[in-house]
Amino acid sequence: DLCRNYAKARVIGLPITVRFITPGGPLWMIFSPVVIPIVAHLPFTKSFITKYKRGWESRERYRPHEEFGELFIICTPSGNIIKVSNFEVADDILKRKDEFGRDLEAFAVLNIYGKNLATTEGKEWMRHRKVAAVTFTEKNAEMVWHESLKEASQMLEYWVARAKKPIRTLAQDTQIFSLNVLAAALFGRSYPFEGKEESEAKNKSIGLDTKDGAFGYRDSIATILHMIVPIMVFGEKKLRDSWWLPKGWQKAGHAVANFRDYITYLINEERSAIARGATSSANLVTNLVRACEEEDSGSLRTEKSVGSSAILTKDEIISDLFVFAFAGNDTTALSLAYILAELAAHPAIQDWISEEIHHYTDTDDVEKWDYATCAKLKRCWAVMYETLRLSHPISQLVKNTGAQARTIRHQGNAYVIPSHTPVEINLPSLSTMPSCWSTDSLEWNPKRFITPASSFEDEVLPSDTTSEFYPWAYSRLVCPGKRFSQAELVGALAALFRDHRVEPALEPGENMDEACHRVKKLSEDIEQRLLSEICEPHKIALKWSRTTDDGVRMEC
Ligand code: HEM
Repeated sequence: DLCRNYAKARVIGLPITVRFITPGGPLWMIFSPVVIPIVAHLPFTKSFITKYKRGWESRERYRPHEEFGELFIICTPSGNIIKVSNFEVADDILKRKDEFGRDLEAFAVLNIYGKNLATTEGKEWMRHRKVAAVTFTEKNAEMVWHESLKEASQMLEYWVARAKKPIRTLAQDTQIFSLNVLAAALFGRSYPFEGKEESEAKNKSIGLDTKDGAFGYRDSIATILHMIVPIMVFGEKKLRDSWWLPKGWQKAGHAVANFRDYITYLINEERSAIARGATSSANLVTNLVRACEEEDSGSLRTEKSVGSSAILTKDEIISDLFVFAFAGNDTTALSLAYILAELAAHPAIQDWISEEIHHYTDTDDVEKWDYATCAKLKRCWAVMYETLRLSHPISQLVKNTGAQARTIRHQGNAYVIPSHTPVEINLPSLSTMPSCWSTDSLEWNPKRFITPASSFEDEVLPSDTTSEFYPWAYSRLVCPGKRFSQAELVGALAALFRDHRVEPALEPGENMDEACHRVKKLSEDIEQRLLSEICEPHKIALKWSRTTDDGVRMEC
C-alpha cells in the first residue's frame, strides 16, 4: 500500500515525506502512548519520536514546512495527506467548501450518539448549524463569564489552600473547571469546584451515587471524553456487556448510556415546560430544544419525517449536545492549562495583566464584575491569542477532496490532488512562520498583540480573526463556541490574576530562571491525543500566592 500511495503522491508533484505508520490510524491512536515512552528509552530513536509521536505538527510548528515547503505530502500506508502552510492556499481551500469538505472519517469518532453538527456535510450540516447558531447566544456567553469567574475563584481558593504542597494537577483541575462551566452553560446547573482528589474522596465517604444528576453527568462526560477511542472501536453495547474487557472500558459503556439518559430527561422536561407555556432559564439544552420546537411549531422531528426541514430529531439533539460538550470541554481546559503554564514561566506578564484587571475592577468580589468588563480586558485577550498561536488544541483544520480530484494553485503551479485525499491546514505552522510572525515567532510574548498607548482604554487589540490568524476558524466554519470560550478563558484569567501570582515549584538545585525555562519547555512539548495537549502536565508543579496592593508576593 505504501508503494502504491508513494506512486500516487509522485504524480501530484509536491515534495513527499514518508511515514511507515499512519499517524491518525485508530490502532496507533490507542497504542502510541504506550509504545512511544518505551521507544524513548532506546538509543538512536530521536528521529523516530520526532516523526511518530502524535502531535509532531504542534511540537515542530513551522519547521517541517521550512524543510519540505509550504505544501507537502505525507505518504502513509493508508493514504496520502496534504499539509498546507500558506495563507492564500488555506483561504482558497476554506472558501471552496463544496470541493474541500469535511473529513468525515477523521471526525467519525464523534458519532457515538449518531450524526451531528461536527460529522455532517451539505444540507444535513446546515440543518444542525442553523439550530446551533440560535443556541449559542450572547446571553449564554454572559452566563459563561459569570460562571467562569465563580469557578476560577473557587479553583484558586483550592490551590491557595494547598500552597505548601505544589499543585501537580493542572490538567485535571482545568478539566474540572471547564466541565463545571459547561454544566452551567448546557444545563443551567452550577456546581462547586472540587479538586480531583477531594471529589473522589468525598464521593466515597458519602456513598454518592454517581449516576445521579450533575455528578453523574460530570463523571459520564469525563469518562466518555477520556475513552472516546475504545468507545468508537468497540461500541457502547460491547463495552457494557463484555466482562472480559478492563473495568474502565466497561465503565465507559455505561457512561455513554448515562449521558444519553440524562439529556433525554432534560429534553423531556423542557418539552413539557414548553407545552405548559412555562419559561425556563436559558441554557444550551433549553435553547436547542426551543429552537427546534419553534421551527416545527410544537413537535420534534421524528426519524421518519423527511424533507428539508431545519429541525432536529431527539437523537440529533442528544448528539449535538454531546458534540458541544466534547468541543467545549477539552478545547478550553487544554487552552487554560497551556495559558497557566506559560504564565507561570513568565512572571512579568502576570503583573502586566494584573495591572489591567485592577484598572477595570474596583472590588475583588467577582460577582460584581459585569459582562462588559470581559471585552475591556485586552491584555488578557492577548494572553489567550498568544497561547493559541503557539499551542492550539485543534492544530489542524482537516478537509478532504471528497469524490473528485481537486486542483490547488500555489506559486504559479497547479497541483491535482486525487479524490478522497485529506488536506490539512497546519495552524501551528501558519501561526509561527517567521515570514509573518518575525524571527521571535517561537517566543511566547502576548505583548505582540497589543499596540501600546498612554491609557488602558487606548491600547489596541486586533480582532480575533484576521487573514493571518484565525484560531476559531472563520466564515461559515467559524467555531460556534467562540464567544463562549473567550468569556470562559478571559473570565478565568481575570479571577486568577487580579490578586494572585503563580510560579513553578523549584526542583532540587534549580533557581527560578531555570525553573521558568523548564516549565516553558514542558508547556510547549505537545502530544496529540484526541486534541493537542501538554504531553506531561504532571511534571509542571505550581505554587500560588497572594500579592499585596503594591504587587509584592505573600507566602500563603
Ligand atoms: C479555546 C477554545 C476553542 C477553540 C480554539 C475552538 C476552535 C474551533 C475551530 C478552529 C473549529 C473549526 C474546526 C474545523 O473546521 O475543522 C471549531 C469548531 C467547533 N467548535 Fe470550537 N473552539 C473552542 C471552543 C469551543 C467551545 C467552548 C464550544 C462549545 C461549547 C465549541 C464548539 C465547536 C463546535 C460544535 C464546532 C464544530 C462546528 C461545525 O462543525 O459547524 N468550541 N472550534
